[in-house]
Amino acid sequence: MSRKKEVQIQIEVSNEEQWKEALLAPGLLVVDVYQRWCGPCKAVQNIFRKCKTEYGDDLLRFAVAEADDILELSSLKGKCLPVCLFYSGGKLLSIVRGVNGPLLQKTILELVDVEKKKQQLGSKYVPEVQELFLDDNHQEGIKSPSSQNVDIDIDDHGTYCVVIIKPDAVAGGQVEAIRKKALDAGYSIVAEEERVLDKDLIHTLYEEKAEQPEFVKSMSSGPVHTLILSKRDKVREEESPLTAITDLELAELIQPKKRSNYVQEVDMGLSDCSIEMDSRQLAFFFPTLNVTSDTQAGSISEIQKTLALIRPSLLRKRKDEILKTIHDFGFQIAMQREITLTDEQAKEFYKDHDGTDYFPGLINQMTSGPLLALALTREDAVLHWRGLLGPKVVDEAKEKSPESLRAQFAIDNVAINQLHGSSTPEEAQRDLNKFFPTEHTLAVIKPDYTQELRDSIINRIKEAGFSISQVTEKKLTRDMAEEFYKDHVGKYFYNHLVDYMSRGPSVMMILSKENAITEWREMMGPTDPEQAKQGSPNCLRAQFAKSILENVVHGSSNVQHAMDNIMLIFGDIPKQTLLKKEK
Ligand SMILES: Nc1ncnc2c1ncn2[C@@H]1O[C@H](COP(=O)(O)OP(=O)(O)OP(=O)(O)O)[C@@H](O)[C@H]1O
Repeated sequence: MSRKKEVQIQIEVSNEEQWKEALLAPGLLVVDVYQRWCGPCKAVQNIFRKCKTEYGDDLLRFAVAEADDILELSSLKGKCLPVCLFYSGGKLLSIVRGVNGPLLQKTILELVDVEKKKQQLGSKYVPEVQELFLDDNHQEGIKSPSSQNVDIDIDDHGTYCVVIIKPDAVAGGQVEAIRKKALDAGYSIVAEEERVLDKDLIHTLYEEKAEQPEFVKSMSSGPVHTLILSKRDKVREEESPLTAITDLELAELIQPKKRSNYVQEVDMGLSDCSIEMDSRQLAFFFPTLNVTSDTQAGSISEIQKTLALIRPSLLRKRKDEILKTIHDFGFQIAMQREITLTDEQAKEFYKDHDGTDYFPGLINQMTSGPLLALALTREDAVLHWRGLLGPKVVDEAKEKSPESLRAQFAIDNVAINQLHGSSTPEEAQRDLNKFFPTEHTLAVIKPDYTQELRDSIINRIKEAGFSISQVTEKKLTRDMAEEFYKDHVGKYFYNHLVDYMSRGPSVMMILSKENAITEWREMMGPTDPEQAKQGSPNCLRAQFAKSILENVVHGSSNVQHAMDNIMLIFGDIPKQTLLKKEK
């Protein structure tokens, strides 16, 4: 059976030589910059193909380039994907982030027009197109037309403005007019997208207004269209036409009388950003746009934890890729656990979806093998992760948000999306408790400790967020010490170990926290203090242990070990007692 072969529309650029060659060829060059983990964007290719057919000629060329391969593109690594760059005569003229068909087509059309005029009028034609550059933070700057060598630094002087066009205005066909007004006013559109907000998200994004049913109803009645606009203060200093425009004036331009009915403008002044909502909205609508912490006033961004689930099919097929992607987007994995859910557990987790047509398929997916539960942390983790996931329905994700993770990591012939994320911080807490329930471990401060050392270790334990559910000071008998370290019977240090552990009182504690066993072992550090000093100088053994034998602290190695030794020291204590904290 022969498959129809599609004509290759983009040239592949994979080294500096090819890059220079592509830049210097005549006409407009549109480059789709991608990263290895996701590959070139298929949706963008389709748009390019359409443009080539409609207005393409020799003046329109397309290329794909991997951000890692070309120095000039390296600032795009791990950032907004896909990104399309538009070059003519080696100069960067425009940037479009995300798959935005209408904007890509419009930009191509406008710039092909410029190329045609250049060809017809030769040197008589002076195009009104500004040259841009990419700085280290993946922001474009405008090269001053009068002095091509002066770079304007957006980090020091730039301003973002997030414009959210509400559903009724989107439905009323206002988007194009608003975009045009913003562009005419001298703003550049850094990113834009359209998506439907569900009620949970409206609550998280607009806490204070979420109590108004009318507001929630209007915001969820259709897609909202969001734009991030940027401009530069230096341009203002140079008294260019942008001088007089403030964000408020922009809002007036956009919708002079009734603007609050249509748009909500949010000032993202990088130097004096003070509205918490800004970072939350930005995190959700543009999760891949990296407004770095020094540009996005650090104090407003809250470090949060959220639950991510990688469903079994994806985990089996592309575990490394999805973990790398999560890391590339700036998340830390605070805890992780592979678990195979029973039918009952999966149904309990998704009980709110019981009765829907997709429920049986969802439960089937969730129980088809081990899944990976992750506790992800970063600023505004809940909204960032949800923003990256994209639409819940895979077909919709592929069609409307092909760069979203649910589209990128969809599994062939599986209708259920492969990634879960909590919707709100409260739900994240509940979800995390389910997958990472409180664990108990036995911690021991071994004999010969001073009062000062004891207090300092207990302070460190509390600072790390453990609850000390039980504590006692006790001298182990020889028999108990032998039982405690029975796994080491026969080893050359066994007798010394038993002598050491039974020669004076130890502090015995039950520590409780999610992931307590692993986290306490991390705090203790490697068994041998010399090794600890090399690899983890802040751990307790690096700082306080005398030798590999007299290494200050003990911690259970696993759940069974913890249960056995808790029983040995504290007897059969009821579970509720474990949750009592030491005052
Ligand atoms: N090579 C060694 N020489 C001397 N003592 C050792 C040696 N290896 C282990 N020990 C002692 O035996 C204890 C138990 O060893 P194990 O291998 O279980 O290390 P651990 O799990 O890091 O420590 P612990 O069980 O005390 O938390 C160590 O804490 C240390 O006191």
